[in-house]
Amino acid sequence: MERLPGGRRPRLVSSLGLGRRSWEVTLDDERGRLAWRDPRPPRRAGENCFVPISEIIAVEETEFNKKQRNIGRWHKMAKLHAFTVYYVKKARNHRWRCSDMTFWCVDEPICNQWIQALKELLEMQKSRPKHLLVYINPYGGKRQGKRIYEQKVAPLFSMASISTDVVITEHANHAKDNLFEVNIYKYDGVVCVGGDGMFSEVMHGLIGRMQKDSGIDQNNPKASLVQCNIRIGIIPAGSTDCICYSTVGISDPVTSALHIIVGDCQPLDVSSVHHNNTFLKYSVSLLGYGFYGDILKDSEKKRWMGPMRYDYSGFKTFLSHHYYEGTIAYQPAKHTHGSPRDKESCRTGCYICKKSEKQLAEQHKECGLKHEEGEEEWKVVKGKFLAINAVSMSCACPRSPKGLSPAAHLADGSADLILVRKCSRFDFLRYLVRHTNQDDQFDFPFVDVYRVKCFQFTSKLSEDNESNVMDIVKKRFGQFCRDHPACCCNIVNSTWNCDGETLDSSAIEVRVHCQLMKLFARGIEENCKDEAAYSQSSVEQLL
Ligand SMILES: CCCCCCCCCCCCC/C=C/[C@@H](O)[C@H](CO)NC(=O)CCCCCCCCCCCCCCC
Ligand SMILES: Nc1ncnc2c1ncn2[C@@H]1O[C@H](COP(=O)(O)OP(=O)(O)OP(=O)(O)O)[C@@H](O)[C@H]1O
Ligand SMILES: [Ca+2]
Repeated sequence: MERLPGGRRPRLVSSLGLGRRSWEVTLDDERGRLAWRDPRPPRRAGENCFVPISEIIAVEETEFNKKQRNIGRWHKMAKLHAFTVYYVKKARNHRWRCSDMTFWCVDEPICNQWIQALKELLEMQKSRPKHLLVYINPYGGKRQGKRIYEQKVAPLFSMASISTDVVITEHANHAKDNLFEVNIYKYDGVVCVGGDGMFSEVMHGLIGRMQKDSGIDQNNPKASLVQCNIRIGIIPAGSTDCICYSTVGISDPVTSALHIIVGDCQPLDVSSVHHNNTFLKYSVSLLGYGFYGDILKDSEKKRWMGPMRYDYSGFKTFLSHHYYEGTIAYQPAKHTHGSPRDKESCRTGCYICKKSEKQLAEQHKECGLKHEEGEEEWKVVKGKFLAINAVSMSCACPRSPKGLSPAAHLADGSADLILVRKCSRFDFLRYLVRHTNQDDQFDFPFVDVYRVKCFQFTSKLSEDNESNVMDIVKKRFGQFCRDHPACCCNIVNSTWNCDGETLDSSAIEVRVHCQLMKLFARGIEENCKDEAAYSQSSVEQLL
């Protein structure tokens, strides 16, 4: 048997047919590859093709006639035995597809040996899920969730031998409540089919359940929350699908299903939101006051419009040009070296997120010794704001491919706090346009951005209400202004948009919990043609 570099022996080497030709096929389990090359000399660099074992979806014996390709005289000479390898094919823009190739040979035991060896290797991929709990929101986005799951996702899960328990939700909070009742520990993951709102439900159900089972009081804003190790998979079928887009690089159901099948794992920061020692919500994407809060509040009344409701309410909110007065106090995130003005973005294997992971592990080792949050300095900013956006991730989505904070990290234990001060409509439009292009959206005199680990917000109105007996008059005046869209008066409060849901309080206290949960994703991969991508595109050329 031929030796591989370093004197290692491959697990299997055979001469197998693929397409019309015979190839030297190697199963190299140490390097984790299924590779094949033309055995005829000279062997030029680049002739080797391979698929990483970690990206093989399934292997099955193939009835050769069914998958017959034009293989010339071979099939006339002997009965052929074949097996098909289904694998991830990486296409452009982070899109993944399921592709397949059928290897054949005349020797049945060799064919069986290959099938068995490949199946054994797949069985050894311990991070892959075997049993999943799936929640489908039939009314999210364009109401296609059920169809998307049945037609595009379920067949892939069954090919990968993943069993599922499927719940089609009947009302809002169905999935969340259900997660407090079922035996979640028998599943390797929970999948939500829907948008950011549906993801938020599942996340609240899982995190809430973990805290309940561990006796942690979610109402305590300083509590060290218990990490949730049951991964969540998102099959995008919503209106914004920001969490899916920001963690995978595309909002595409098949791509997400394949990330689930191969057992990817991406830790994610989660911000907890409290008001007066009462837990309100968790957030992983956008906590927005002012512009994004007002859009959400208006758009809720227009749900029947589907995803278009955001453009309608966005345009209306832009014209209303309301600003809000308030105070923000924050603690800078000193533990992380990144800055919101960095040119590099968080990508697969991000070293900044890895560093935070190490710090977190060390903190856990120190038996949860509370770090000196209370002693660190608070910075205070007062002013009139058109928008206050706190994002724990970039918030990239199809409408804004780089997101609201392109250099934000998925798992560094910090959020980017973006303060857009009162400015002219024209300047605000310039700022919004930069959400959609390559220009620096923080390069404006009226925009400030800070990387923070926690912050508090109080609106001027609630500050006044606490100390001023004239609040009734102000509320009336506020009503008056709300009724006149041309007026930019700041007497009324805005609403917080928390991952697409409104919060009841304007005064909030927010804390980022580093890597509190995990997704079936790997972050956005660098765009360069990596080895695997190269090998796969070569497969087609060589066959
Ligand atoms: C001139 C073009 C400007 C285009 C600006 C596009 C900005 C898009 C930014 C999207 C940021 C999404 C952040 C993610 C939030 C999610 O947790 C949440 C739940 O799904 N989604 C929303 O709140 C849904 C938020 C949806 C926001 C849509 C905003 C549309 C704004 C339109 C402004 C029009 C001005 C035109 C003036 C002539
Ligand atoms: N069967 C149901 N009937 C009504 N509402 C539901 C049902 N199932 C889930 N929901 C609620 O619908 C809300 C919105 O769903 P989802 O997030 O899937 O779509 P979306 O709002 O169109 O997309 P996005 O959140 O990406 O903007 C969720 O907050 C969820 O609580
Ligand atoms: Ca973060």
